[in-house]
Amino acid sequence: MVPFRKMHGLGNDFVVLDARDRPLAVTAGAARAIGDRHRGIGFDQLIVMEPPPAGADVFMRILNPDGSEAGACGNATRCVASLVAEEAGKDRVVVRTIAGDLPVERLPGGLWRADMGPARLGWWDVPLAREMDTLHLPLALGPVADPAACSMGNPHATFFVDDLDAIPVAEIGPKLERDPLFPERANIGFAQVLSPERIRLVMWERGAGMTLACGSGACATIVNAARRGLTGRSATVELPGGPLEMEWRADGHVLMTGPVATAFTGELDLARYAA
Ligand SMILES: N[C@@H](CCC[C@H](N)C(=O)O)C(=O)O
Repeated sequence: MVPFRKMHGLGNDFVVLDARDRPLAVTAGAARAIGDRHRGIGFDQLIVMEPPPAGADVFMRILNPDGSEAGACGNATRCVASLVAEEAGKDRVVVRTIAGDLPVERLPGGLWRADMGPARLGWWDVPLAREMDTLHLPLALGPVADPAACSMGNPHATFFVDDLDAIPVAEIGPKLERDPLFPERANIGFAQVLSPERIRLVMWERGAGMTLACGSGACATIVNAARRGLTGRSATVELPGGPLEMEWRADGHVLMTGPVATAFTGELDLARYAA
């Protein structure tokens, strides 16, 4: 049996496995089976903590419930950092992912601030299928059009809308995620700018669907909103699960501040799920 911890950041929920002391065979099939909300445990992302490489406190692997691997997960970055920091009695730790190193620090009030790294703005970074201006993609579907794109270690496109409640996210999200413009698919954000300091955001996540919060989505949203001149470089991004405080620093790095939570712990039979 393998112990697991069920955590969430603003309702973006994770099964966290600890493979630091012993390797765990976590296949795409096992991720799909554990992620089944009816026959498994259910999660938005399966997180595997692996031994820390030199210069980091932990390596974090991220799997979506469809079995695909992701390069970034903002909410899980805070959750994993909080676990490692508590264990080590530290206030600052570095979480390494396949996309890079993410320094995370403890703030008062149970909050954690992650440096999610630089937003990457080239069409090849996202990536997009061909050369184009990432500030205006030639993409429209139903009531949405003209998104901006960037990479936060994973691909994001943000549509700015006048009335978020009028957007059929569950209907158009899966089609946009798989548009041929996105060779690696994309996380799709629908953002309503309420003021230069407040944005409402609903995310359709690649490989996961609609989630209550998406940290990397909030990063992409502040970057794309500021690039469009819709907000300043700092704003509160209000997701269905709650708010994240965002800042796109002058050096291009994106800072994300938010809470972490453990819902419960348990044990799972990984071999059974892998079968
Ligand atoms: N929930 C995450 C993003 C998880 C990965 C994403 N679905 C992808 O495939 O890129 C977050 O908080 O950033």
